[in-house]
Amino acid sequence: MGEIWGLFGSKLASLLFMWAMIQRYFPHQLQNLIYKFSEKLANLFYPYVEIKFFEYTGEYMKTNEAFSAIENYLTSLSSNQAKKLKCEFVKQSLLLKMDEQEEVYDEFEGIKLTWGLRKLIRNTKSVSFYPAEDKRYYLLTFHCRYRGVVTKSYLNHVLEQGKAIGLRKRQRKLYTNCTSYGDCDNKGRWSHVIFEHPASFETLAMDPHKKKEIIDDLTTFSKAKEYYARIGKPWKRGYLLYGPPGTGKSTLVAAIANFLRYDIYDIELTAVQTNAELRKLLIGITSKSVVVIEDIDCSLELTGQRETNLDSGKGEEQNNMVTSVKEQVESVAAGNFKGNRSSKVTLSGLLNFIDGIWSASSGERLIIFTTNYVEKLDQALIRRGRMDMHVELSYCGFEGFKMLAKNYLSVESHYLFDAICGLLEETNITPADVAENLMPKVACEDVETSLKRLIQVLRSSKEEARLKAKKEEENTGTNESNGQDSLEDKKEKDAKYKELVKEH
Ligand SMILES: Nc1ncnc2c1ncn2[C@@H]1O[C@H](COP(=O)(O)OP(=O)(O)OP(=O)(O)O)[C@@H](O)[C@H]1O
Repeated sequence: MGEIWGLFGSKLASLLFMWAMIQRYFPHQLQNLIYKFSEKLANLFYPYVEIKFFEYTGEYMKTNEAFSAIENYLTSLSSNQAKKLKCEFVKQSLLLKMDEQEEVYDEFEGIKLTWGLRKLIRNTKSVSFYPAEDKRYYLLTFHCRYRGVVTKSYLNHVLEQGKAIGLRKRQRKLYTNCTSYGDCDNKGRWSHVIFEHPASFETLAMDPHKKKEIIDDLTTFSKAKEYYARIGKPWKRGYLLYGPPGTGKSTLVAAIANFLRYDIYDIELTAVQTNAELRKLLIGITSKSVVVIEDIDCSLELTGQRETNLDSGKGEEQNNMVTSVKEQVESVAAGNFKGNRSSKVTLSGLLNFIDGIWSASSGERLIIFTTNYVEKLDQALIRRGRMDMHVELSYCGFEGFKMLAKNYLSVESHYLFDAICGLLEETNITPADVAENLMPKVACEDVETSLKRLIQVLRSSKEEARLKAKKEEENTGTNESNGQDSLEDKKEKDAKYKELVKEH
């Protein structure tokens, strides 16, 4: 045995020596020939192709979408075949993934393929700024004879299936930006929680026609990738939701995000202090997301400059030319956003800034502004093309009430509905107030008690409104009569004056 090892060692040393000589003294063409020949020889002994899919790629170590898709695709194979597994808790269920150094087998059109999860052995001398897991990769091994089928069909099949599984099990997130002023380590970064709001269009109390219009618009938008690419615009749509407090603006935002299965980015603009911070936040917004700026009229004092310009007869495009978008945003960033009347920034400027940043990325995004005072907003914002859909959320009507009664009390008709219908026509009450009164106040409260409580509230509110109107009428009457007194006084004075003139 010793002799065999000795012979093998000396042959290997001779081969290595010959290879070194070839590399040093032989021309490149000859080297290539030898390399090809040796590769063919190696293929005879190991005729397999290996493909690596790293978890992070590129200079900035971006997550490799192929890695995530493969991970999803292999989930069921892993739970059936792998001996070492990792477990995660996703969407109230357990998700099993194969552990490192494990292998699973797949079959596609009669071809046998092996998937393994590997980790590169790290060079202890080199310093890495990325977590240990960034060196993980999936290794796909198959016979070289199937190279064509694997690279053309199998890999597409894996990526498509993996993406579809990913979408199904995706946990959506609600992102918010750092809202502490002064020193905050997370400035310009998003922090998130899992988004699990139960709102949906089914539970939203709203005019059914308006609801259908929104659903149709969202569906069209979500399928319009090619259309936006063709017209050369970022795949983005703007929604303006307005109406009194408690009419369901935030609920509609949640219902939209749930309908499209998008993440939500809730931007607190008053907490953004520099232009760089705003840019960083906007760049960090991923595709398939709803970007929300709530109470836009309170977030930024953006109307001042715009109003002046509009009043003085200058068009909005002209105004945009005076200060570039970048200047506008920088000027806001330089000052305190809130109450900075001298700021040159306009909402349209902010929207253009967003457009500029997003035009460089391909994903779809919805931007939603909410306000209680639509009349306070800049005309440029109101114009279509910037905020494509304007949705007014108003006081509760009978259709809205029926929806809430169905959700909260599980009733679709009741003898008290007629009375409620009549009262709703005569009173302004928000869906939030209706919902509050329909909620049982004690355990096992029956439907009738809840509806009667609502009727009581509607009657009180109607009476309050009547008294208020009466008071206002009286005040107007007093003012008018005050006005008349002074007119009579004036007449009396005039008469006296004329008498005096006559006397003289
Ligand atoms: N249209 C609606 N349909 C169903 N529920 C509603 C509706 N409007 C309000 N509600 C209920 O009232 C609560 C408050 O509503 P929401 O926060 O959406 O109102 P809002 O218009 O955003 O108010 P604000 O302007 O004060 O932010 C919600 O949690 C929801 O339960």
